[in-house]
Amino acid sequence: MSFRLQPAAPARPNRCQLFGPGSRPAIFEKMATSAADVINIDLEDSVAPSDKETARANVIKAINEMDWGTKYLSVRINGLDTPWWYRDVVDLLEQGGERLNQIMIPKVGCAEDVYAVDALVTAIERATGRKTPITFEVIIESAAGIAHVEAIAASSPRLQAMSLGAADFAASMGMQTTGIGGTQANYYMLHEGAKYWSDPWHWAQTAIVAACRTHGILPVDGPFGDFSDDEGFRAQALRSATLGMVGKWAIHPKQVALANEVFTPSDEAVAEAREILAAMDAAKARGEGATVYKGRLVDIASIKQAEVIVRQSEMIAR
Ligand SMILES: CC(=O)SCCNC(=O)CCNC(=O)[C@H](O)C(C)(C)COP(=O)(O)OP(=O)(O)OC[C@H]1O[C@@H](n2cnc3c(N)ncnc32)[C@H](O)[C@@H]1OP(=O)(O)O
Ligand SMILES: O=CC(=O)O
Ligand SMILES: [Mg+2]
Repeated sequence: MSFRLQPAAPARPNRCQLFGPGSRPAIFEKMATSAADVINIDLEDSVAPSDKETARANVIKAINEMDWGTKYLSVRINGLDTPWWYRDVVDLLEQGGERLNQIMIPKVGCAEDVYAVDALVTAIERATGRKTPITFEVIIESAAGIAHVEAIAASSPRLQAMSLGAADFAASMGMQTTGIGGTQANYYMLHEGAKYWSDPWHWAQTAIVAACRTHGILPVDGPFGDFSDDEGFRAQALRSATLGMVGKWAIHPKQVALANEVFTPSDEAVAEAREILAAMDAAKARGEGATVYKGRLVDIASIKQAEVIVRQSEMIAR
């Protein structure tokens, strides 16, 4: 470990972030009673320009009047290149009250984007006497965003989560696809006549995970557009979980259970992690730093690996 210790990410479950357009208040109740850990009501790309003001008013009313239970409640504001974002922030902070936990900032391209929103939010919080600081999540979904990902991760103490937005990311990178996440048919290696598919999101995901883990932020996988393809969603989510991401968006309610399933460590995985910890306790008592568990090496690094799984499961059970 470096002399500078790796900070822990916020200890709250973030297995599934359920999205819904702010212009569709009829689904808010269904979002609130879903099994998602985080609710993202959207003012950005799922809301038509002509509906922006109405959607903002719907969302503020719903924050104040609906029972959101224990959900971590987040609203995605419009991008900093639009005329809507400042009014989103001002109205949400002045009229949304303490129940709103988080603002999601889309299309962040540099640390200064976060700084700008932070400055505005801070002024409003001081003026209104808000008790609990609003937190931020950002979406990395552009070439600039991924190029500056580490500086963005370090940009504000309000920052708690960072997602990969596969749709805008693909567009910004000039990728030849209209699919939102998942396997891309043309991204394969050819060996002796057989095709081996590779993962075009892998690099961006690992860059996000590394930046997030360096700065104590939750790394999250974004949308999977084909909500008819459960197995495709599961495969994408399993890859993300294996890389260190803590959760995934649901853009349809049927994806919530899939995300929760993948990002909740299984009973078998938790039992094995606990057995590894016990094996290492026994090894330590014998004065050994390494031992054998089920025919394979486990050592002091294995304790940290096992603790990741045990900590996740304990946090979710809380
Ligand atoms: C690239 C990005 O930026 S992704 C993030 C932004 N995008 C979004 O927020 C889109 C979120 N999703 C949606 O708007 C919708 O799910 C759509 C448009 C994809 C599909 O909507 P529908 O055609 O109504 O879907 P469908 O008919 O399958 O809905 C089934 C049920 O789930 C409800 N439902 C649909 N979407 C949602 C949702 N996001 N949250 C909660 N409930 C929902 C419907 O009201 C319906 O309820 P009912 O059975 O009681 O009538
Ligand atoms: O906002 C999300 C995306 O995929 O774009
Ligand atoms: Mg986007």
